[in-house]
Amino acid sequence: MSFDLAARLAARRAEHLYRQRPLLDSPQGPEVIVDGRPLLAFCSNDYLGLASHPEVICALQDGAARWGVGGGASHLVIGHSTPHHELEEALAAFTGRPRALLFSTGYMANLAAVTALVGQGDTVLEDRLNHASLLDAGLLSGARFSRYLHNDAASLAARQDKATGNTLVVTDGVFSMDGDLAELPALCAEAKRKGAWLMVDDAHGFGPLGAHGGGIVEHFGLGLDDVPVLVGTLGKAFGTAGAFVAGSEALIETLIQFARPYIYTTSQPPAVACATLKSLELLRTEGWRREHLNRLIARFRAGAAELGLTLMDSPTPIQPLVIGDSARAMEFSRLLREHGFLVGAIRPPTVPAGTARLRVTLSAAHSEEQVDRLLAALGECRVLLAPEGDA
Ligand SMILES: Cc1ncc(COP(=O)(O)O)c(C=O)c1O
Repeated sequence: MSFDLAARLAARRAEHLYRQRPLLDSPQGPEVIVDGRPLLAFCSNDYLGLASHPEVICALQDGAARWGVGGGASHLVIGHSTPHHELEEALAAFTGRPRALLFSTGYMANLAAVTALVGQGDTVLEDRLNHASLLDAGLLSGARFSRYLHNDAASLAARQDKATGNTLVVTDGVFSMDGDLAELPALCAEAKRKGAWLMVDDAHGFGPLGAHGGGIVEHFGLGLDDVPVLVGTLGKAFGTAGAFVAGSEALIETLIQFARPYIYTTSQPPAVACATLKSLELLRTEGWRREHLNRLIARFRAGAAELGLTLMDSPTPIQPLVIGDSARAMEFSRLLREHGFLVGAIRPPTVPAGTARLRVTLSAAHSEEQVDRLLAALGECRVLLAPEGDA
């Protein structure tokens, strides 16, 4: 037996599923240099335009000068420093929860929360379209793992009726590849019917959603009792890196005691926490970013509908255009690039088979004129695209 990696890679290429990494040679922002070419990007998750904000950069530089570059050790040894502590307190206040706990990535926060809360004999129920890190966490936990139909409280109910032990119901807040919102009030009521806990990963909701950027729980006016486990990531609208879990005192202490992805890893650099403190301040105080973003979303949706493009039911900066076939999605993305626009083609297994799409994302850093240029390019490229079936 040997590992036939070449055959595996060739098969991926033949299925039009081979992935490549565009090389960014400029700061994040609408105008980027990628693979040596200037392009207008509509694919980053920097929804509020904070990733290259001068004040956030300054906070990072000052933080590094004061606290050094590395975290140095795990949080439980000597890697937990004052900026981490201050950021946790600020995130707890921002989410209106007793405590928050900082992680180096959202992937790790999700692994940590699920595996610390459920294990053998318990049940974890997840939306079919949840992010990979949540699905991986469910499998890793050793609990009975089942996926309910997307956003379907009745499908969740059928699974809850067969659940054993403690049950954790897990959902994305904003679905990362579709941009739609979890039906939290219905999911929450269904979870409560059986005494289950609801965990929401609001990686894409914090910042754009809610009157103050407090994400989907603020949008629906839900509290700690409705969503006991709330996850946010910091690499998207916050523009920096890392993630947090917010909840009760007991939840956070449980994670500190039992969550292996928290315990056995080096803390994030404290300077990054300094930068996030600044971006949190901007997110809270500069409401115009959210308002401008919402205007761009409405403008894009109206323009795309006029072009006859198939839009998903998304009120968020994630505005996917479903193409279906992977090869056609790739070709559309390539044509757009020739016209000077970077929009990622998302293919299976990231999305279900037959639903390859262009994942357009909007940011408060975009101007209306840039959105209009994208719409014009989408119209032109669609005409150039081979008719369905010929690709
Ligand atoms: C819904 C969701 N959760 C978690 C993550 C992982 O977060 P991070 O990039 O910080 O690991 C992502 C994307 O990266 C995501 O889209």
